[in-house]
Amino acid sequence: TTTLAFKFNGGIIVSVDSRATQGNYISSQTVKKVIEMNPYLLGTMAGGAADCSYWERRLNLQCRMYELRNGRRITVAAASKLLAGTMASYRGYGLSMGTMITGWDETGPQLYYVDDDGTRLKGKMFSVGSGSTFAYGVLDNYYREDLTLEEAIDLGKRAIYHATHRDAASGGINNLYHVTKDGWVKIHAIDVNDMHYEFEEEKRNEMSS
Ligand SMILES: C#CCCCC(=O)N[C@@H](Cc1ccccc1)C(=O)N[C@@H](CC(C)C)B(O)O
Repeated sequence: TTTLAFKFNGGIIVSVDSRATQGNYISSQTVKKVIEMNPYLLGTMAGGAADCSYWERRLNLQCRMYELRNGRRITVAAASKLLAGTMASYRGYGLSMGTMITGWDETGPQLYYVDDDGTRLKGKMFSVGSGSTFAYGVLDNYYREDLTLEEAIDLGKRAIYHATHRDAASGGINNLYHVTKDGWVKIHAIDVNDMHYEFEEEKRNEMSS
């Protein structure tokens, strides 16, 4: 898996792959690694497929119950704290989860990293999963806070492409979301093989120009 998310002046970009593996076997190319918890809150998945889908769906339930009991949407900080608390209580049980909880609440755009030992970090950029080292190589090179929306989408797309090219456990489709004050919007779902040929063509054109 390769998942990433970063804040920029235009909001937050969330970009992930869709491959599931069991050793060398590719068990799926169509995993939805972004869970849409409400129109303003997204969660990403890396690690154990069952652990991520079970506990992030349970977090979704907890967030919905919070809304019904308190008459307002839960903050990103509180949602991520609920998940981190659950992970901490199961420390040592062998859960495998690397997630990001992100969205826009009354405090503005927020991004948290939460993993299976209960670590919870607030940040401007994270990449999580077996392909995250490759994605960071692209992100750290080209990230700027003042990226235009088009540039930010392109960066989120290319970082996943390069990671899926080198990491056998990443691949399939790149799902990319943009979070603004009005909530999240799904920007695209592009097969990384199609991206490969798009970028090869681009390089051929650049060489000839
Ligand atoms: C069925 C089955 C076996 C587990 C499938 C399964 O969880 N694969 C895992 C890799 C893994 C993890 C821990 C133990 C074994 C195998 C996987 O593909 N994770 C991806 C994300 C999830 C959400 C799809 B990614 O992190 O690579």
